Amino acid sequence: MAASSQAILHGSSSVHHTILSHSSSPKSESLSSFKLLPNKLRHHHRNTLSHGVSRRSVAHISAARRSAHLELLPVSPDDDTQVEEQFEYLSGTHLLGEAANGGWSKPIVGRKTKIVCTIGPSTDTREMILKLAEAGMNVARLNMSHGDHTSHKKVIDLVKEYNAQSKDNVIAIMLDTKGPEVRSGDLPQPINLESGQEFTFTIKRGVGTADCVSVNYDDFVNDVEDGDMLLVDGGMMSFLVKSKTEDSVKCEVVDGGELKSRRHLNVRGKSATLPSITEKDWDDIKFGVDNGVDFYAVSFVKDAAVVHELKNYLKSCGADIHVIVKIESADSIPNLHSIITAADGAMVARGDLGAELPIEEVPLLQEEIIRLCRSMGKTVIVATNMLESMIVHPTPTRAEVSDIAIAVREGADSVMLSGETAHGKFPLKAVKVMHTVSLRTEATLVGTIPGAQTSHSLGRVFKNHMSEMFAFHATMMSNTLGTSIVVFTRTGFMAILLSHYRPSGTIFAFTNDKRVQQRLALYQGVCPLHMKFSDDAEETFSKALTLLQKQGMVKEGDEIAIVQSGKQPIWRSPSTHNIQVRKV
Ligand SMILES: Nc1ncnc2c1ncn2[C@@H]1O[C@H](COP(=O)(O)OP(=O)(O)OP(=O)(O)O)[C@@H](O)[C@H]1O
Ligand SMILES: CC(=O)C(=O)O
Repeated sequence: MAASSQAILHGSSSVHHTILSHSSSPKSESLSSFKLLPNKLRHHHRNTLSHGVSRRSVAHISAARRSAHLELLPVSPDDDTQVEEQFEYLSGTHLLGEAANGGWSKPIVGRKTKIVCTIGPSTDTREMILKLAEAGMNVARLNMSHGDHTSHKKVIDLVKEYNAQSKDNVIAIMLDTKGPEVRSGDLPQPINLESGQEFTFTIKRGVGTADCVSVNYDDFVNDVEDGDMLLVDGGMMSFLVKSKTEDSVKCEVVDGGELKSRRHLNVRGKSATLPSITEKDWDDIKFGVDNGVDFYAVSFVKDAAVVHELKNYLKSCGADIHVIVKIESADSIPNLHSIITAADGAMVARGDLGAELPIEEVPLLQEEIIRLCRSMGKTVIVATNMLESMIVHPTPTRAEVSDIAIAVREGADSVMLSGETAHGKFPLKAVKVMHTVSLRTEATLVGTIPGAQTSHSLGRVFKNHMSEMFAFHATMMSNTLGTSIVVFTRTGFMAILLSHYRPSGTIFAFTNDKRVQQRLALYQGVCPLHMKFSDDAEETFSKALTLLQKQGMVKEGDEIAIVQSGKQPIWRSPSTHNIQVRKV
């Protein structure tokens, strides 16, 4: 494989400056023309169209041009053609979907937004894990509110088996804690409750009659007050608290329905006074350590202290597991900044969030949590009800499709399926819909994702100025040239940093650590690959490019940007950072 160096940007932290050197090849012209981006791109766009060059360039350039239009006023008579060009963009929708992502047929490579699938009775077999992975699952979520250690261990082993045999794909494992959930008790059979009738919740154990049921939490009576609204299953039924005794809460049914066993209860506007990590959760966390999961999704986090407590525990047992905080508790909202700062990422857990807080707050909080995570360099997942109707129907509602598109446009790293894949009738179709909608939406966003960090924040987010500068400039360079990025990482740090800047091309992250490879599956735009690093940089680069070519991820003649930066130097001195552009 021929590899010719086109341009090298390198910086040295010891001299605190960067040098941009470029040859007189046509590519270096693009490098020196950032200021002229809109006109240059329009010119390039026309040439590209008239010469029939790759669809990928068309999508990349027209999307970049649209973003440039947002920032700059029209400057020349050429702008008269805007309407026509907008039409061209709309009529080429199928090209954009394919093209912005390099035209690969494999969903796992082309799409940037990652898909988290909850595994349950519909999907907990070898065959279904394989099919979900092929349809586009990036992360398998285990919900510890259901199942037991034996059933979850079986899923973990199946995912590990898939990872061991797959050459170009990897699935991360996320253990979602049950947390201090308040649930109603068992009932011999579901009961029908009519609006206006009386119904009682009691802390006495084992009650399940037509007008009274147990609650699994002793302080329930102390936590609720007259006038509180109780929600079952996030609002499917609701009850107004009328009065209470020392062990029971008497309610009037506001919205009736069928009450089944072990239903989730929330008090509108209030979080339970239980600790975020319960005894059962600690037991499940230990199970996660023993079985090498990649992420914990911690339910009902209310403050940063609990995140520090968990992180200290993980450190004490030498476990390299990242912590995603679930934002779903009313009490977490005033502490959002400190909670997210302490964690590795956040999940917008819209189910409980929309029960503890008024439902109209959910979209606003979703946008705010994504914005906050993006500004802090943390990964962010949007969860719950994304394709809810597909639990029973083979096609989604239009509103559900828009919901996925909105999450992608807002800049989420991942979107999540819950009941759709856990116990739904159409788990594979749901993943395919999520894949297609994400891919299509991303094609309109190349280079324009809200919250994509600019040079102004360099060094503030990851507190590593030189690495951030190289991630930022590698993004600029690869966006301008329309290339993918190749990065070599032992810890995942540089791949996460690149993901933060949301480059248009795929980030091919090579790591020699399988755990790091698995973890990177959650990050937007990152295609994680495992490879043994040799002592010789050239040999490793060449091996990496050969592997990409063999997997059909790049082809001969493509250019790629190789970034060498980050916390742990590989084949460079700590004071030297590089970006190289090479032709495959
Ligand atoms: N490991 C599992 N074993 C059995 N059933 C599961 C499992 N995981 C999920 N489910 C089923 O899929 C449904 C949706 O999964 P999800 O993760 O959304 O649960 P949830 O948010 O806790 O919902 P709920 O409050 O209804 O339990 C669950 O209610 C449960 O019926
Ligand atoms: C995912 C979850 O726990 C919720 O939406 O409440």
